[in-house]
Amino acid sequence: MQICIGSDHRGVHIKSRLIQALQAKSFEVIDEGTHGDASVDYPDFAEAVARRVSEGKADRGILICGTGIGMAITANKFSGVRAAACYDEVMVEMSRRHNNVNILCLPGDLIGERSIDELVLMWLQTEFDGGRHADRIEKIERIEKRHASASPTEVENSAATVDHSAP
Ligand SMILES: O=C(CO)[C@H](O)[C@H](O)[C@H](O)COP(=O)(O)O
Repeated sequence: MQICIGSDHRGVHIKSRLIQALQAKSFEVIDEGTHGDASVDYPDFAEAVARRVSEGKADRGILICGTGIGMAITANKFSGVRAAACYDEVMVEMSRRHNNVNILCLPGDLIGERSIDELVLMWLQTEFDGGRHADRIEKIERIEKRHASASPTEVENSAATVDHSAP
């Protein structure tokens, strides 16, 4: 499994440690930066990681900033990306089992380095449940396609015609 990882300045030290921990477990890791303590903008690093995952150039992505929120907002702009900010074991487990999350966004300010290592390994080792959850993700993908190039009017009209009872 190839993992692409990025952070802003608030997650750079955790990223360094996490890369070492993942490589020690034989994961292939691509480091998209940042690489120093200088203040940077999280959208730039979320874009680099999300583009790789969206284009199939990495199997999973990990993004670390102060809260994980802005990284998730940015990463979810990319087709095929399902990014979530997760803060504890329950969120990490369910992000994989029910949402098939492929980019994990972590709060460098809110949880310690050791906890993040454990959360990331849990995330990497938890399978997607599929079934009804796959049906729901297919709905998300259909919404994504409908909204990809539609004009606001077209979007409004398409929403009005969608049969929500359809599987
Ligand atoms: O809120 C954030 C985006 O999700 C992150 O916590 C950023 O790391 C934070 O906004 C950076 O703030 P700073 O005051 O420029 O360090």
